[in-house]
Amino acid sequence: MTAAGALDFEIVAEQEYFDRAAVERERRRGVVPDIPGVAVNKGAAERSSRYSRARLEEMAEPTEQVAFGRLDMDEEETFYIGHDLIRDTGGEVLVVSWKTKVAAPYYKATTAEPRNVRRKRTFQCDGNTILNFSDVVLAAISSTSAAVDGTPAHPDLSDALLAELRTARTGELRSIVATIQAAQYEVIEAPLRQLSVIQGGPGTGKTAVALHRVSWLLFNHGEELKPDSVLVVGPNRTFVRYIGALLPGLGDRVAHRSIDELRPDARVPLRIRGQEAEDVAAIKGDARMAKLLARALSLGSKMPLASQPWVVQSGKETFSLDGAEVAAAVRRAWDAGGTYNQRRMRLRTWFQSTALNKRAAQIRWPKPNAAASLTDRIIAPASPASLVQWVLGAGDRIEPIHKELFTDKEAAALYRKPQAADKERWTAADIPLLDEADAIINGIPLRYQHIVVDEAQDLSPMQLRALARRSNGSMTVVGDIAQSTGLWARDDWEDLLQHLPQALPVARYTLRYGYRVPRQVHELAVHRAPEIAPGIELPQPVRDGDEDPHICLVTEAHVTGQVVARVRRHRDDGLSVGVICSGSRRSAVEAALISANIGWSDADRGELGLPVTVVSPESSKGLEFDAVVVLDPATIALGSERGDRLLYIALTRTTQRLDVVDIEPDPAKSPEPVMPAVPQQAAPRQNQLSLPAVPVGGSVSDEALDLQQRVVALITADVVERIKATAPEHMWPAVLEATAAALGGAGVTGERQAQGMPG
Ligand SMILES: Nc1ncnc2c1ncn2[C@@H]1O[C@H](COP(=O)(O)OP(=O)(O)OP(=O)(O)O)[C@@H](O)[C@H]1O
Repeated sequence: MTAAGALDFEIVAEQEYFDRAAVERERRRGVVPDIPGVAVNKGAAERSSRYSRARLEEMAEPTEQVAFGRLDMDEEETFYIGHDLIRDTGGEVLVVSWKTKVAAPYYKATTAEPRNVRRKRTFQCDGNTILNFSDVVLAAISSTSAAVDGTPAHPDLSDALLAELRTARTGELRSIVATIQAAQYEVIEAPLRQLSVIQGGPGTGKTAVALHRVSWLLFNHGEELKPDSVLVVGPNRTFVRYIGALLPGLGDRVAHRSIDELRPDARVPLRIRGQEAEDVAAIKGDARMAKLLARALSLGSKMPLASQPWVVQSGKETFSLDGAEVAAAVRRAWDAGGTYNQRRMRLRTWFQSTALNKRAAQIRWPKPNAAASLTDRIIAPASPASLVQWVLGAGDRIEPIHKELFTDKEAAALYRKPQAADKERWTAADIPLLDEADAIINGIPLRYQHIVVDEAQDLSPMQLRALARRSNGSMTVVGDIAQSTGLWARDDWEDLLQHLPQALPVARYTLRYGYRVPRQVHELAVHRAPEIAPGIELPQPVRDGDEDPHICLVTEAHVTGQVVARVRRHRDDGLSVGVICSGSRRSAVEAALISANIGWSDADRGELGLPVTVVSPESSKGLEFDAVVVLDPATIALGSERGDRLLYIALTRTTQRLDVVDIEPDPAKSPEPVMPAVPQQAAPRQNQLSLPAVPVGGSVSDEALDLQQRVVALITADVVERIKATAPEHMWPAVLEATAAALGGAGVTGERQAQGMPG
């Protein structure tokens, strides 16, 4: 038999096995119980059908491949590795789950350390149809391989991995179970009871690894870890959306939150309305704010004096109570510790029982039902919102605390006049303060047995405290110091770890290989590495790209035309495209895309999913696209203190193609170039893509009319989509009306066109 014939023969044999496993998997679907009819009561029936539904949802689709790998061990044992366990009717295991210990050698075995694996086979499938497979014969290689040198296993650049890395991105992070690398698996299976810190450059798989770790931990520590005791936290809604489908896809439903969602439940919903100046946001994020809030709730001036009677009015009567007795009771209630409300309850209980005792002994004392109001006079009721409002607006009244914690300038900057509860202009920087206040007043129950926090490098001390108080110390903290930007940009992990729980040991891991970014793009992105993060190890790209990055130097007049041209090329090739630009360029880019009839998702508003996404460098963190167009790198790099890092982030969002649209420097200013001198392709001077001029008045050409109609159609579709996405259906007509009025008020008038909207 020829080699090709032998291969075909083997594929046929493997396919038979896959088909058999698929049949057995489907048979299980049939036996997932649907018991409502036999349940003892309605509650039990609902619970059991919820359970059955969840089980069915977790099961792979009938067409999904049953296994992605196979291990042939030295002892002649063979294991097929897939997402889930599959048994036949006799109980024989046909496929083991990737999360089991049996599957571990599939990831951990390397040529240097084969772990009894003779051969590792990786299948390439279309659904459950095997197209091909590739084998690594580990034992044979290891006998001739070099000694272990202590460096992490180099990625196994199998066809399956390379194919996976080339797959088009869809706006959702994908499962990597079939191609997890040895160094990544080490992090995935790290002990539960520790604080794991995962450092790694862009695209090293930190996020993917952290999420697969959740799935692995739930499977292997099921006794102590339930899905609702695990929390995954990301920096913003867009990121949470980006990673949101991966865990359910792996079969685990755990809570995902953006860091801003760690906040108290409030009677009056907390609406973020205000923008915070940077200097104020920096103070509000500082750990000193925790002290300020706690001290502001100290006993204060309402403590009765021990040296004189405490005279109180209760009902129509006046009572003169023993000041020393009351003061001692207050002190006892307070010093016993706990939350602010627990201390209040202790005092209230004392007033109640004292009233009963005193009145039984014929001593004049307010009735037991006055206990609540007597307590309130000494330890006033407080809510998180009222405490934060008070602290920000108290001014001179808390001067001694301010003096101890802040400079005069800082104390003055913090001041904000309190508003009615529903009018308060809360800012994002207030959220951790409200959460801290909630913890002080009500206490926050320890909810989570494990917390994963991604892009942790940027969190403020107050945000880290919000995580810490929800954690028992078991955490996976993920980030990259070289991508640390914003008000809390850091140069090492210590600065961050000091705000996290110290209950468990800290274990550090570094992921060294870059899977996302092709080598040529990586080389461009790291050209200012020493300034970006001295001392931080940069990732090593595992593969070459098909094309070099394209740096295009244009004059100001041709910027948007060039962006549109690049976007159109990638989009027309079926790629997802990210356009990354700073705020000052944003409206021009959006106008140009409208003119070119190109719709886009606005990732800064939590949108993802359309082929084209426009995003600021800050919000692009963690995201990836098949092709990226970075506009005006100088403005990104020079626009803020850590601009170099922002540019590094922007340049490393691509899996395939990168275009940098750079602007010819104004000779009068001649700033230092931020891009290296790599071959540049100048844009044509004659910009064929320049937009047709929009007529200001007079006759309207056919071309302009066409443009006008396209712009109207695009804006209308966008408005309709946004209204549908944000308002409940019964409000659509009213919102549409108000939007039209607002457009009129903004000097834009025109006829209303509603696509699929009522009214
Ligand atoms: N072992 C692997 N097999 C297949 N794909 C992988 C593997 N590891 C990482 N990837 C892919 O590489 C890309 C980058 O992964 P991920 O987003 O987790 O990196 P990251 O380190 O979090 O990057 P960033 O710092 O930019 O947020 C993703 O598309 C991911 O699916």
